[in-house]
Amino acid sequence: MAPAPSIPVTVLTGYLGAGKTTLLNRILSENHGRKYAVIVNEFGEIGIDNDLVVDADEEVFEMNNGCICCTVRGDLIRIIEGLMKRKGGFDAIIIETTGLADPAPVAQTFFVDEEVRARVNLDAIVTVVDCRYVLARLADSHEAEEQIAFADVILLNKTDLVTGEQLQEVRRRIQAINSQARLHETLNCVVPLQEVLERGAFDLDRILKIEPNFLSEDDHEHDDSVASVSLTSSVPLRPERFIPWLQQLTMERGQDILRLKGILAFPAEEQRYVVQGVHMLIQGTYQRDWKPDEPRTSRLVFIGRNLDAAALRQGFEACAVPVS
Ligand SMILES: Nc1nc2c(ncn2[C@@H]2O[C@H](COP(=O)(O)OP(=O)(O)OP(=O)(O)O)[C@@H](O)[C@H]2O)c(=O)[nH]1
Repeated sequence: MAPAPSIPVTVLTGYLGAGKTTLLNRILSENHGRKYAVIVNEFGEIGIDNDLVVDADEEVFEMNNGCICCTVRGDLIRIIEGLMKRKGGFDAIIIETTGLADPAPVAQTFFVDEEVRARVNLDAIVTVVDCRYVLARLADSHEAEEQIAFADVILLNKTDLVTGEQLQEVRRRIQAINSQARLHETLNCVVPLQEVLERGAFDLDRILKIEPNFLSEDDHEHDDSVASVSLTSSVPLRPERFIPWLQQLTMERGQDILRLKGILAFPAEEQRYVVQGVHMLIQGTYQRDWKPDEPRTSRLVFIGRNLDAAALRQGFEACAVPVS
C-alpha cells in the first residue's frame, strides 16, 4: 500500500494584534474547497480568540494553557497525532500561534518528533506584521524579530495606519532581517490564498543558517516581562461605564497595553459586544447574538507590560452593576 500523503501545515505567526485571526477568518471564509483542521493557541488563561474565529465547518482545537512554544508543545504533538488517526478528514492543518510565540520551537516540532514528521510537513511560516507598531516591537521584543526571521511569507498588514514613507521604512527593516521571504502589503490581511497556503516554502537549510542549533536546541528565550490579566463577570456590564473606562485606560496606559480583547454582555442587549485593542487604538463592534445556551459572561483580557492587575479588576468590576 502506498504511504498516506503528507499533510501540509501552515503556521500563522506575528506579534500581538497584527492580524493573525483576521487572516485565519479570511482563509476559513473563502470558498477554497479544502478542509482545514485549525489549531489556535493563545496567551491568557481565558480563551477569546477561538471564540472569534468564524463559525466555519472546520474544527478548531484550542490550546489555552500556555504558550505553544513552551509548555504546550507536547499538546501540539498530541493534537496532531490525534488528527492523523482520522483518515481522510482534512487536507491541511493551520496553526495560529500566540503573538508572543517564538516560531522556532513550533517549527522544530515538525522535524524532531518522528511520528509527526512521518505524517505532516511544515509548508510555510506566514508572519503577519502590524506596520504601525512593528518598528517599536523590533526594538523591544526578541520574538517579534524571530517571527520575521523565520517567515517564508510576510504580510505587511495595516497599511492604512502608516504613510507611504513609513511603509518603505518597514519594508527596509524587514528585508534587512529576512531577504528571502515574500512580502505582501495588505489591508485587513486581504491576500490571494495561494500566496499563503500550500506554498511548499519552508526551507530547513535557510533556517539552519540562521539558527544552526535549530534541530537540537530545546530551550529558547522568552519575554517574561509580558503578562496577561484575564477578567470575567457574570453580571452584565454597563456600556455607559465600560466604554469611558476603557477609553481612559488606553489613553493613560496604552503604551504598556500591547493587546486587549474582550467579548462583553451589556444589559438587555441580544448581541455580543467585541472589543479589540492594540496600544491606544481600540475598536468595538456588535458581533452576533448570544446563543440561547451560551452563558452571558463578559470576558476581557489585557496583555502587556507593568499591568496593575488589581486596578484593572477594580475598574472592570465597577462597570458591572446589576440592573435593579
Ligand atoms: N486598521 C486596521 N486594522 C486591522 C487590520 N487588520 C486587522 N485589523 C484589526 O486589528 C485588530 C487585531 O486583529 P487580530 O486579527 O485579532 O490580530 P491577532 O494577530 O490575531 O491578535 P492576537 O491573537 O491577540 O495576537 C482587530 O481589531 C482587527 O480588526 C488592518 O489592515 N487595518
